[in-house]
Amino acid sequence: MFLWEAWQDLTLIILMIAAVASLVLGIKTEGIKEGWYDGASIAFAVILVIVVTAISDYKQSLQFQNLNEEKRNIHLEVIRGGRRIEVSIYDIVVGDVIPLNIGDQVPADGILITGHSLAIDESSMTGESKIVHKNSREPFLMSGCKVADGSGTMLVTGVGINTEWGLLMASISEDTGEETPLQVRLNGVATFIGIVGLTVALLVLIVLLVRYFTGHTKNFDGSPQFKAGKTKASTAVDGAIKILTVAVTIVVVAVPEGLPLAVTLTLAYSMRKMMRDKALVRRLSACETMGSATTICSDKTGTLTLNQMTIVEAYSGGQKIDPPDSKSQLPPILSSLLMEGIAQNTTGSVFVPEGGGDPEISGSPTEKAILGWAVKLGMNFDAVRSESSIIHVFPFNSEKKKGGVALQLPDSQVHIHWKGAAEIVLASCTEYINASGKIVPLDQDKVLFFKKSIEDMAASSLRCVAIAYRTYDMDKVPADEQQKTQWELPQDDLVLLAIVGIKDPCRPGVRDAVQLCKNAGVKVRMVTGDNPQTAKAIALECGILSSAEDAVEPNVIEGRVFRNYSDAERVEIAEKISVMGRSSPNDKLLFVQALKKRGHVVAVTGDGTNDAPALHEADIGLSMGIQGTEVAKESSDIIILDDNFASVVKVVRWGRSVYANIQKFIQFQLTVNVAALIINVVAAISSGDVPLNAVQLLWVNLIMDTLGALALATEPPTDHLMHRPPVGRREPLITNIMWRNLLIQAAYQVSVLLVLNFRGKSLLGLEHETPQRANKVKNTLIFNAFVLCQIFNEFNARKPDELNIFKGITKNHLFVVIVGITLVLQVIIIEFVGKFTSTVKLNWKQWLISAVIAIISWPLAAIGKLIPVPRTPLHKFFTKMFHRSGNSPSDR
Ligand SMILES: Nc1ncnc2c1ncn2[C@@H]1O[C@H](COP(=O)(O)OP(=O)(O)OP(=O)(O)O)[C@@H](O)[C@H]1O
Ligand SMILES: [Ca+2]
Repeated sequence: MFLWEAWQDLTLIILMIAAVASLVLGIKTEGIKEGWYDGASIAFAVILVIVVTAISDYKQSLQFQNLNEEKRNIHLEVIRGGRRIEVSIYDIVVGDVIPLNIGDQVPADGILITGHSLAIDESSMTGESKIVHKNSREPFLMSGCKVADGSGTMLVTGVGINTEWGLLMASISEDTGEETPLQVRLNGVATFIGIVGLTVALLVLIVLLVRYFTGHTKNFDGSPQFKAGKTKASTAVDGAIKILTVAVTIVVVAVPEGLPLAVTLTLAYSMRKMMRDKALVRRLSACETMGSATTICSDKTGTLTLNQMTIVEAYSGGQKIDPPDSKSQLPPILSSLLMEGIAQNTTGSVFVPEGGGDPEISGSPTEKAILGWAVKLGMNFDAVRSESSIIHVFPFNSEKKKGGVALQLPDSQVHIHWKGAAEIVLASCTEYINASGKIVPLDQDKVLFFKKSIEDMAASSLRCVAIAYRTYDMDKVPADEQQKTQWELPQDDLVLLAIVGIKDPCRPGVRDAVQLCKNAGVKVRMVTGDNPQTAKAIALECGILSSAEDAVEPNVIEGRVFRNYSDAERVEIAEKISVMGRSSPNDKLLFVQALKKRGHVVAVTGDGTNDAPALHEADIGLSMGIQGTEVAKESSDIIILDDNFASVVKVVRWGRSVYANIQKFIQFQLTVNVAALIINVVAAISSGDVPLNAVQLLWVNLIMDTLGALALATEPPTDHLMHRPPVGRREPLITNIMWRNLLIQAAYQVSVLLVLNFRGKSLLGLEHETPQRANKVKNTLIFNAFVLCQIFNEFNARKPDELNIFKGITKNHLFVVIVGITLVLQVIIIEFVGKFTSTVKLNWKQWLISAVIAIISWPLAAIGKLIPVPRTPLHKFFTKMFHRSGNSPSDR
């Protein structure tokens, strides 16, 4: 890599030396007034190339810096004046109280105020992956560490540079110089082109030198330019330098320095635009990988649904409560136990503003729904919470799908409350409280009744949560702090208090997004922690399952069933699975692995802390900006800021556009490369002179490299991109379609220009001019036609496989501006500053000829697109042919 960069500089350095030499010699032979043009124009062109490249590099790095800052700007909840508000991590001040939950990042230095089984992963600070338990004896929290388990609140004592983390961050700077797979592949292409260019340049150099020194290079009067012994040494050196300059210029043309630029440009451009589409790119390469994704495994809650939950059905006291918030249907004892469970067994909170007003409920959407329901039933959050004290907490996690709390009541009674996935909690219940407030055994009929209610609610896409409790002996509660942290809350013989159905409507627009994926050949799968029935109902609603007939095993599968298959069986059925319900985060990981083994490029969305392994394993991990924990975000490649599935699909679109833009640029650049090289080589070998001189080639180089990258790299994505199958893992960068377009254009340009080169004088009616002028006019015309060809071909490059090359052109302002500028500069070069480029003014007829030559490339490209090409990549054909001929002896 370094060599490559150095080498690029080397060519420019040689050119600079050539410029100086040519300046000195020019002034010496032709006098100060006339002789400086050649050298000065080369020098100017080189400087222009360097400056333009440097400016665009600089601008790109600035943009990445902005995005990096955005990446660190975390939003979180703080408690100020008893009320929870959301602030940016930069706005935390000393004295703030911050709630900590599993998966959070400790945002500042501070001390623990309250906490339950709070465990902190301090590996980011200390380097060792050790989980440290925090309690009143060890209350110090360092910013930058992750909450591995439990929950609590902390008081901020230090922020920013005054924290341990801030000190650490100040001493190391982040490394952003990572290369994406596309860039690696491009480097391969670039090196190849460079080597070809170098060979060609060497060839031209040798041929021209030999011809020159053997006296085969003629002046216009027919006398040889070099006669051994007669020509002055300085003239000879001058001639040799001119030849060397041409050779070096060919190398400059061949070196595709625009390629890396094009990549950074498209990536930076896409990243910026993706921000607007609510996707924050954490790892650059994810952009392009997303374009080749063949399947997306999406969460349900919050991604496909709105995450605005309300309780719409409730069963309690052995019957349905209708409407769900009618207080009068609950016996008082049941009601108070329910309130106790809801208020204490939660990570959310209710804030009642002083002087009235609606209570503000915060917490996760599920918690909010349940707390909201209890408030409607008449719960006074603060009062209930002060009635009992918490002994121990088992926080909710997606593995167990339930959470519990042990409470000590004033009369030394112990209550253990559980809340979690309905059928799981119901399975641990042996009793329930009936309509008259009595605890009665849960008989067969009642179990069936509750199971049936859960199924009914799930079938109408409700999320079911059950709430249960039991009493416990104070004596059996571990007394010692240390033992208490290890205490497993008893979770059997529960008394069922209530089962609620929570409605979480489908996001509007998700159906369309899923359809879009289907058209684009990307299969959408749902992996959810929710009940399979609920999952199925939502999947049908948003089009992941197309009909009820589809909704059978193994299309819809339970996580437990999938988990119990063998590795091979899992790979076998993974393809068919559209919906996985009641899955644990580990099932998600197994699913991703199975899909990857099947050759899929897998995108996975996740929000929870234990989604991290799956996010990591996936080709592209997408985390959720709102619901996602810090840990999930850190394991992801892209953060979906609005948690919306539709935004995930937009990322696919952008990814494809990155890939397509690079391909467009490569096609454009290779055409110029191939044409320029062939023209110069053929001309050099046959006549000893090149029609395109150094300064002209440098201008062509600028058009095709820097300007070309600018014009083509920022094409916005089109719907066309979403109507073809994904490229997957192994499609070559230069497809057969590109080869076809490229070869047609290059062949056309080469043949027309070579005809002009050899027959131009008679074709253009220049016989009566002096040979010197005739030659200059001819070469100017070739140069002009060549440049115009590139400008027109730039339009062709926009649409490699569509007939209408102008579609959406008005949306790409940069393209129009760049093409416009190129055209104006070309006119200026030909008409006004010909001295520098060794060109002459052209009359309108000659302009017309150039324009006609160039414009023919449009119909030509259109005709070319009608030629069908095989889908098998070209190089595979060759390897196959080679294989066949290589194998034939043994075949016989
Ligand atoms: N805070 C909570 N307290 C008690 N039970 C909960 C809570 N949150 C969710 N549940 C129950 O646990 C089940 C599974 O939750 P889990 O977190 O595994 O999935 P999810 O993240 O909600 O869904 P998805 O994976 O689609 O995002 C839910 O269906 C619900 O019944
Ligand atoms: Ca989840």
